[in-house]
Formats: sequence, structure tokens, C-alpha cells
Amino acid sequence: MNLPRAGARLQILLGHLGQPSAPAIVAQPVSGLASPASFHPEQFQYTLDNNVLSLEQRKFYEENGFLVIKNLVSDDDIQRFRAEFERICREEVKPPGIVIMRDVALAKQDYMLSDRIVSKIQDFQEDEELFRYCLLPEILKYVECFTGPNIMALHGMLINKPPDVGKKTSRHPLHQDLHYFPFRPSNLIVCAWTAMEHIDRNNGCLVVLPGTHKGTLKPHAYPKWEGGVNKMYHGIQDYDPNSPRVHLVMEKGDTVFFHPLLIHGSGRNRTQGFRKAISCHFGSSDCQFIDVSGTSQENIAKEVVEMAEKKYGFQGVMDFKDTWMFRSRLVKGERINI
Ligand SMILES: CCCCCCCCCC(=O)SCCNC(=O)CCNC(=O)[C@H](O)C(C)(C)COP(=O)(O)OP(=O)(O)OC[C@H]1O[C@@H](n2cnc3c(N)ncnc32)[C@H](O)[C@@H]1OP(=O)(O)O
Ligand SMILES: Nc1ncnc2c1ncn2[C@@H]1O[C@H](COP(=O)(O)OP(=O)(O)OP(=O)(O)O)[C@@H](O)[C@H]1O
Ligand SMILES: O=C(O)CCC(=O)C(=O)O
Ligand SMILES: [Fe+2]
Ligand SMILES: [Mg+2]
Repeated sequence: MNLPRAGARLQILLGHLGQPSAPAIVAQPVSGLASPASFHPEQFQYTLDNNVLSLEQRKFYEENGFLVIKNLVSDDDIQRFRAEFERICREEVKPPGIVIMRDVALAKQDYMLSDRIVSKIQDFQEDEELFRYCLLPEILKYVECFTGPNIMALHGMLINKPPDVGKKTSRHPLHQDLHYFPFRPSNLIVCAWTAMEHIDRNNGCLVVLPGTHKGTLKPHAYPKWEGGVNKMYHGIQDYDPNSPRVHLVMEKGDTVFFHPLLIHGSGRNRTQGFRKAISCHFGSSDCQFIDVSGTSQENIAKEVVEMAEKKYGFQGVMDFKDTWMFRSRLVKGERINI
């Protein structure tokens, strides 16, 4: 464990507890993207000026809310992530803060922890080997097109979608990641999601509803699925069923960058293999925390705080913001607000 950093984070947390919540800020649709001296109409809202994206790629993201970059992460790196994932599952390494999840259909089975039971690991920011993903220059080069130069890694996940046991619990309901986030503006947040193998509809690829990033954050709740739903897998109840869905077929190393308001999910895994992907949410450190009281995010905030208090043994002192301060980590530039 990196004591100075973890210590510093704990200090931030403790210093912050008991203080009044920061006032809610109003998310600005276009935050600092325009030169104040310019009177040109805003052409781009979801991407920053940069020399990385082609005009065509930029327009695609603006219009659709996602962008796939083929073959971005090397086989060597993916092999290293896979090996570290297996070490974590075998409990050979126990990085502080990590959350290991089993599929709800397997949760009650008393199997030993193994890579055949774990459906997802989250919060790998203290695992230097997996956290390399969040530091890869080829990833950050694209991330910066959305966040600007001061970049926080907010949340890492390695998703090991298990073969569906017939209850469809391997599905991830349609959702917007912003539901989980108490910071804004949303346009300065982006998810990078890298396929660790060939992924298509058979093993449960990502499904996106193009253009939905232009809408607002929708209320989320547990879907009423007969076979059960995984803890915290909230979904959108009232999305437009006629909204076109796009299944993202990806090869090993391909990476999709997507906006936190983009409605997405993933289908059931009909194969016998565990479908693997690694991802991280990044945000500008210029983002600001918001108070989610009285908003549709109250339900998830309550759940996350309850879980975090159980995990860290605090009672009644944490808020949603604190849980995010613990896990976010600067990857480039300067730490400002979050
Ligand atoms: C905060 C997330 C921010 C995400 C932002 C980006 C967007 C991400 C969108 C998502 O991915 S949403 C899904 C995120 N999911 C989570 O964050 C869930 C985190 N998971 C956990 O904290 C643990 O895996 C969990 C608390 C569910 C269980 O961990 P434990 O180590 O305590 O497991 P254990 O095997 O001891 O089981 C304890 C209880 O939990 C139950 N359980 C285990 N896995 C479960 C599961 N997957 N679903 C439902 N219940 C589950 C298990 O059956 C048992 O129930 P009982 O108490 O009734 O016996
Ligand atoms: N009828 C539905 N109502 C609500 N959400 C759905 C429905 N069908 C699929 N989804 C959601 O859409 C996403 C993926 O759908 P997809 O159709 O790819 O998966 P699937 O139904 O499991 O598999 P397939 O259609 O290939 O048999 C998942 O988030 C899934 O939960
Ligand atoms: O890999 C997947 O199935 C998608 C997961 C996802 O969207 C999420 O965890 O937020
Ligand atoms: Fe998601
Ligand atoms: Mg379907």
C-alpha cells in the first residue's frame, strides 16, 4: 500500500467529514470550452480542441456519444492485466480497497474465490499492475480530448462477464454511468473500455443507444428481472424502446470512449468463456462535486454509502462524495477540485 497517498486521502476524508456540503453547482452545458474572446457559434460541445481526433472522429463523438479506436492496447499489456486479475482471484495479491463481485446467480454458492466465480473487480487504484491501464499513454492521449489536461482516474473495473447460468443475470441493464457520479460537468467525464478478447453478441458485447448523451440523466432503479439482478446494477426504466440500439463488436485491444450520459448495457453471455474487458472512468480535476440530495441519484448514493460504511467500519459519517475521494487518483496534470 502506498502509505503517503492513502494517508493523504484519509486526511482529506477526515478533514471533510462534518463540514457542510459544498453548494450544488449548476452543470454548465459548455464549460470553458470556448474562447471568451470568440463570438463564433459553438461548433463542438462534447470534445475539446485537440490534434488527436480527426474532424470525422470528433463529429462522430459529438453526434453519437461514443468513439471506437481499433487496436489501441497491446496484446502484451492485456496479457499482464489478465495475469494480475488471476492473481487477485487466487488471493495471491490483495490490493487495498479492491471490491470483488460475484454474479448474483453464483453469490450463494460456497466456491473458493477463482477466476471462474468473479464477475467483476472494482477499485483497483492501489494495484499498480492493473492501474497501469489508467496510465497508458495511448489511453490518456484520447481521454485528454474529452477531459482536458488535468486528469483524474475516478473508477477502474475489470469485468469478467460469466457464462449465463440460464437466469439472464449476466446481463447489465441499460444505464447511464453518470447515475453513479456526484460530480459535474458531465462533458468533462469519459469512460475508456477495452476489449480483452473478441467480443460480440454471443459473449455479451456492449450495447449503446447512439445520441442519448444529448439527453438528461434519467431515474434509475433495479429492473424487475425474474432471475435476479446484481447488486447496484440499476437500470433505466423508461427508455424509448424504439431508440436504435447498436451492438459494439470489438477485437482484443479495441477501445471505446463514451460519454457518461450515453445509455448502454450489455447482453447475456451465451458462451462458456468469461468475457473480459478492462475499463476506467476519467474526469477533469476541474470537475466539482455536487450534492445529489433530492435528485434521482439519491437511491444509489444511499446504497453506496451503506456499503462503504460496512467496508470501512465507519457509521453515519460518510457521504457519497467521500466514497469518491477515496478511490480517485490523479493520472496527469494537476489535482484541483476532485
Ligand atoms: C459504486 C460503483 C460505481 C460505479 C461507477 C461506474 C458505473 C458502473 C456501473 C456498474 O458497474 S454498477 C455495478 C457496480 N456494482 C457494485 O459496485 C457492486 C459492488 N459489489 C460489492 O460491493 C460486493 O460484491 C457485494 C457487497 C455485492 C458482495 O460482497 P461481499 O464480499 O460482501 O460478498 P459475500 O459473498 O460475502 O456476500 C454477502 C452478501 O451479498 C450477496 N451478494 C454477493 N454478490 C452479490 C451480487 N452480485 N448481487 C447481489 N447480492 C450479492 C451474497 O449473496 C450475500 O448475501 P446474504 O447476506 O443474503 O447471504
Ligand atoms: N426487452 C428488454 N427490455 C429491457 N432491456 C433489455 C431488453 N432486452 C435487452 N435489454 C438490455 O439491453 C442490453 C443488451 O441487449 P441484448 O439484446 O444485446 O442482450 P440479450 O437480450 O441478453 O441478448 P440477445 O438479444 O443477443 O439474445 C442489456 O443491457 C439488456 O439488459
Ligand atoms: O462490460 C460491461 O458489461 C459493461 C459494464 C458497464 O457498463 C458498467 O459497469 O458500467
Ligand atoms: Fe456502464
Ligand atoms: Mg435481446
